[in-house]
Amino acid sequence: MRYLVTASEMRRFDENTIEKIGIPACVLMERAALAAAELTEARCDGRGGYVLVMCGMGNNGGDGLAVARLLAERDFRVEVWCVGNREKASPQWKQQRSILEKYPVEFTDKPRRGDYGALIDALFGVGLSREIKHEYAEAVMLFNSLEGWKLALDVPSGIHSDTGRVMGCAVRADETVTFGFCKRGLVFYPGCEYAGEVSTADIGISERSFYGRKPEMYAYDEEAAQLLPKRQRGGNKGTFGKVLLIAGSLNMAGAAILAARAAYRTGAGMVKVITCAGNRTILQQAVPEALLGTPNELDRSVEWADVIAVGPGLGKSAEALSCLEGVIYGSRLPLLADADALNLLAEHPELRAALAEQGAAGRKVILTPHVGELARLTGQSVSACAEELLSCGIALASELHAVVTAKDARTLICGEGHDVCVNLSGSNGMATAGSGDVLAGITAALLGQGMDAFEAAAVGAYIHGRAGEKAVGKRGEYGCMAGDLTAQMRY
Ligand SMILES: NC(=O)C1=CN([C@@H]2O[C@H](COP(=O)(O)OP(=O)(O)OC[C@H]3O[C@@H](n4cnc5c(N)ncnc54)[C@H](O)[C@@H]3O)[C@@H](O)[C@H]2O)[C@@H](O)CC1
Ligand SMILES: Nc1ncnc2c1ncn2[C@@H]1O[C@H](COP(=O)(O)OP(=O)(O)O)[C@@H](O)[C@H]1O
Ligand SMILES: [K+]
Repeated sequence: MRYLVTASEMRRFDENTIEKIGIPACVLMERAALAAAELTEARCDGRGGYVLVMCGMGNNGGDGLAVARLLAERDFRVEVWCVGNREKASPQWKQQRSILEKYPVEFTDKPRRGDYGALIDALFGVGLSREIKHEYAEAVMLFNSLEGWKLALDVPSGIHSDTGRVMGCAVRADETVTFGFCKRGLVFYPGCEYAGEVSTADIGISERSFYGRKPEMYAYDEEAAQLLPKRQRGGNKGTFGKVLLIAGSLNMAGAAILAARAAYRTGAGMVKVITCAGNRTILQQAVPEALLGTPNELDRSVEWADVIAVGPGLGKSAEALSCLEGVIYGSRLPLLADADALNLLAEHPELRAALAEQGAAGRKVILTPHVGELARLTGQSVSACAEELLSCGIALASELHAVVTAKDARTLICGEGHDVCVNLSGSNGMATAGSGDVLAGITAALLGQGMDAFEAAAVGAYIHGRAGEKAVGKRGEYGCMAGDLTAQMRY
């Protein structure tokens, strides 16, 4: 697990480190600069060669000045290009600038060479507060146009460190070395594409600097198998969860098949699929391990189950609605609602209110909307939901007292009063019909094995992405189909 921080969280941790722990700011800056200088030396294949350092007037620029000094000490020929009004420079910048006077570096008002071995971007870090314009925009454009390996310090200049948005224009780096903790903007699109490969340098700001207030967002990065519920050696199929899947209308059997397979491949002991009578033969052939039932057996099946997943390929027929009503009014089992169950919830405020009441009373509920479904549920436009996935996900989770898996290239798991988990696994090869059905099956199986709703949603998204990466490894981004995901699930 690793934390992802905002600029204001990072500022708080900086301040705690400096003021409460007592490590001077210049020590932090020196360690940041040392990490960047070492990376530059490693990438430039030894010492020597020309390096350009583009510095702004804040502490990010101060880092750049310190890197220039360290590289000059290592025999690099360093050109320092300062952009901005020096009267507004930060105190640490001024201190670094005066130290640098004593070193053999060249100060320039414009880069003059065409053969830099390395170009270091220290224009703006977490202090970027508005769109980049005028001389700064020109500097970013010129920097991007130069040939050579590019390293961004802390954040590529122009990328919003909380959201990953481009603030007018931004540096395109080959690598970013970020200080202390990874900034959120380095994992969200498009920031992650501008950042290149990201490494996090330890500069002396650690969990000790939290002083009781840890960052609100985290991501998993461990082996998927380590996150799965412990499997009891003496368990039987009843121990590992009975998943009731209500899915697949006529001509939509595939969604039920994918979700059922995914649930079995995530360790579910038994999976029963309630689907329309017309899907019976195909389901029996495709997933012979699954039990089958029709909507008129819903009540008995609910009594049998440990967890319910409703929605994949369900459609919005009267029968679909009555199934959804059945699992809301007729049960308090852990419930996952996906796809058409979400569309029905968006159209039926009374069902939504009932679910909210149950969520408040402690029922485990997970909703897994993609951006389109989230837009229907929140009454916002699709583009507004895509832009504001985090706030939309949190708002829905709070309204329904539920866990919301807001699906996108960077899926967010939001829970009421919870930290937010962002999923970093996966690939664009998963942007193909049916991968959401696989996620529903995975997450329901984890719920059935007793996981807490938030954990099931977060771990589910993560192992789903890992399966996607493996499937893409085998079939390529273009060739990957949702069925390849279930084929690659092996823990
Ligand atoms: N304070 C600390 O303890 C540490 C800070 N460090 C570095 O300090 C950085 C943060 O420093 P600062 O808070 O000084 O912020 P920055 O250096 O990121 O930038 C702030 C400066 O840029 C100006 N600015 C912001 N947006 C602008 C825009 N669009 N156009 C023109 N000017 C703009 C601000 O007015 C301010 O002068 C971090 O990213 C990191 O690189 C590191 O040295 C590690 C330790
Ligand atoms: N570019 C991407 N990178 C990583 N994951 C992705 C990407 N595009 C889609 N996904 C994942 O694929 C799944 C698609 O789900 P969904 O849109 O519900 O598909 P469907 O309804 O067709 O089953 C989601 O879990 C989403 O996070
Ligand atoms: K930068």
